[in-house]
Amino acid sequence: MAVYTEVGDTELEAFLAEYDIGQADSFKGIAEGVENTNFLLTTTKGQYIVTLYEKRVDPRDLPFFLGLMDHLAARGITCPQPIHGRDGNALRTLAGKPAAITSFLHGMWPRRTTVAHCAPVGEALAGLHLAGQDFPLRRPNALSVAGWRPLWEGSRRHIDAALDRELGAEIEFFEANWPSGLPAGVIHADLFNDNVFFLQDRLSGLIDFYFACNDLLAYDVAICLNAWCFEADSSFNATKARALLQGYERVRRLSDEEKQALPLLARGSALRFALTRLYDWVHTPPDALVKRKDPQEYLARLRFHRAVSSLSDYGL
Ligand SMILES: Nc1ncnc2c1ncn2[C@@H]1O[C@H](COP(=O)(O)OP(=O)(O)OP(=O)(O)O)[C@@H](O)[C@H]1O
Ligand SMILES: N[C@@H](CCO)C(=O)O
Repeated sequence: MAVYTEVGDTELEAFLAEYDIGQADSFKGIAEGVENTNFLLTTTKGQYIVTLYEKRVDPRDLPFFLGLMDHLAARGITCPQPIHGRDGNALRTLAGKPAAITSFLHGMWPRRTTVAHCAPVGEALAGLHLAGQDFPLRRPNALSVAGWRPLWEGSRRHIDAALDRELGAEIEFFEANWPSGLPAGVIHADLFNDNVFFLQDRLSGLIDFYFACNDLLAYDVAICLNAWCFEADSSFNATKARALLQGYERVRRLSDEEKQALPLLARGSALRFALTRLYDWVHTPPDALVKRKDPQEYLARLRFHRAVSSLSDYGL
């Protein structure tokens, strides 16, 4: 359940008066998602998503996120397109929160991921990387290596000694060994199954650009390997990985250096999601409205990647 902020009729009316999108027919809170408050708005002209940015989003980053969606949509990527008001602005305030309206995308995110999803996801990711190349704004990745130690420090007193040692050693390793010199650009950084819509078998859109940033392109591929290519029992599915990488390479070739770096990047990405999940787990009361995500899933992925030494260990 993620409607953190209620919107009154009068304030909604005043907000919509800034746009040329017709009169509201209905305005319904969307239960899914944990970061922001989303509403489905139906007007006399169509359907839209109204997002109120909650405390985890830094308002200073919003021009980057909204500008990026504008940029990608203009280059043919099916992503939410910010709706600009009569004054040209896409960002304004609603119920005291920064807020924007974006276009509505049709489709459903796959609850169970299969091999058939993986090639389209790889293609879409590579398409996004190419389309982002001339995006002029920059946003460093706040959740890259330098962001990991503070998450660990903030969780340490809640975890057992063995896990504490393991995480500390991983962070130390990555602080000394993070690759440099690989191709970089705009990455989505959170392209999990709940952020990719499909209509039947066809990928119909990408959402949730609120972790997007500038970082290594292959790191985004590694994030997808983790998010799409493991089974519920934490086993790695090389067929899914092959499909995802082949899909990606149909649109953008990975260099040999990028391929060689994938196991390390996948291990780093697993650590990133293990740490954010762990931090949220220990800082969110069990009875909170939002469902906490299990850090163990990502610790298992981390251990898998730590044990492989080359791409061939993935069966690739
Ligand atoms: N442009 C869109 N078109 C259609 N549905 C959307 C759109 N944007 C968001 N949604 C709906 O709202 C839900 C939550 O969106 P989103 O994942 O962006 O929220 P969030 O709070 O930022 O979540 P997360 O926890 O994944 O970071 C989605 O699962 C989808 O159902
Ligand atoms: N995709 C992240 C949540 C942030 O959107 C996770 O599964 O941990």
